[in-house]
Amino acid sequence: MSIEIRKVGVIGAGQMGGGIAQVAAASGYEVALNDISEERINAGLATINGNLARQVSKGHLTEEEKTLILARITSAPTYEHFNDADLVIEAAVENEDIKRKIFQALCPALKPTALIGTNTSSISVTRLASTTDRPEQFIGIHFMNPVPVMQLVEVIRGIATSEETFEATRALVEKIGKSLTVAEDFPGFIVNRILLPMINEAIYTLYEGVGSVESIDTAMRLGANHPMGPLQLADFIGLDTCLSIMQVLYEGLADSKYRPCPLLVKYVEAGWLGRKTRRGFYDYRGEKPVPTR
Ligand SMILES: CC(=O)CC(=O)SCCNC(=O)CCNC(=O)[C@H](O)C(C)(C)COP(=O)(O)OP(=O)(O)OC[C@H]1O[C@@H](n2cnc3c(N)ncnc32)[C@H](O)[C@@H]1OP(=O)(O)O
Ligand SMILES: NC(=O)C1=CN([C@@H]2O[C@H](COP(=O)(O)OP(=O)(O)OC[C@H]3O[C@@H](n4cnc5c(N)ncnc54)[C@H](OP(=O)(O)O)[C@@H]3O)[C@@H](O)[C@H]2O)C=CC1
Repeated sequence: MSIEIRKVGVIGAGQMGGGIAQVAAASGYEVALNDISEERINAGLATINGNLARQVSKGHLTEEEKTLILARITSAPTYEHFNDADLVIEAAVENEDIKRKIFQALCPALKPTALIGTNTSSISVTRLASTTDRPEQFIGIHFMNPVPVMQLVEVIRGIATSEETFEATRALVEKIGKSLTVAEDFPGFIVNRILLPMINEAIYTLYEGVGSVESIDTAMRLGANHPMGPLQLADFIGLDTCLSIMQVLYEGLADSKYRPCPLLVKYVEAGWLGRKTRRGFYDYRGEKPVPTR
């Protein structure tokens, strides 16, 4: 039996949740956006508005299309607003305890047929699914940042994920105009199993004094043709998220090669989380980013 998705709930209105809400609404889905406070939801909606306005100013979208897209996104301060959702995608912080609590509170508010997706970057989909009342209807739907721009969605089945859930997810990814890759449910899946150790190594390179922030980023931008240097990318992803992913790799694979760099830990402890707090490996508080080392 095929499952048709019309309304999508999104939990977490940060950079990923906001991006997912935007692309889903732009593809014709009704979207309900949740976060821990109305203030956070409104900040997410304001970012979406700004992104769409930029597309209008570049001539990629008309003012009328922008209005239609925004009208499809409603604010969902409580999970009761998800009672008619066909799929809810969780995109809250990369913290397993928080995600477990979200799923426990979410399930009673959903209709029995609703699917649950998680945008986790690294955490076991099978383990997260086991905290719900519907592991067969649970799946990893891992969008890349920035969501409106990046082509890939990594899809991860948990041990119990049904074929119907997978096919409904595939149809959604295709309708949104993205490409899908399938990863097995191991720590960090494919993208972050490869990308995050590279970023962590760049931070070790900085920590050991092999290069400055600028020289490391220039080396990888011009020497390996990466669109962003690894430290610039770490700031873009969020240093808290980078550290959480490295911890999941380190603990889940029990190999010292995944040890998070102590300098990454220090930045997170300082609350220097990258662009979202306006300070990380670069200081973004002035006119242009200035390296902090
Ligand atoms: C951690 C995880 O779990 C997984 C991950 O996501 S890892 C991170 C994966 N992402 C990356 O590696 C991103 C690497 N960086 C890049 O690809 C590029 O630097 C970039 C696409 C972000 C920006 O590209 P750029 O050429 O420097 O910038 P720019 O020309 O200003 O932007 C290109 C387009 O992207 C859009 N864009 C840029 N940043 C954006 C953002 N944050 N949100 C929405 N749109 C954005 C611009 O509006 C522009 O759109 P148009 O083509 O419609 O005009
Ligand atoms: N950043 C990236 O490049 C990528 C991240 N991801 C994954 O996406 C998820 C979100 O990351 P990202 O958007 O970057 O993070 P952000 O920090 O930008 O956003 C997370 C949002 O979730 C909110 N939040 C925290 N707890 C709850 C809760 N209980 N209920 C609802 N909302 C909550 C946060 O509020 P507050 O700030 O108040 O805590 C914040 O607004 C993570 O699992 C991450 O690993 C996946 C792909 C790429």
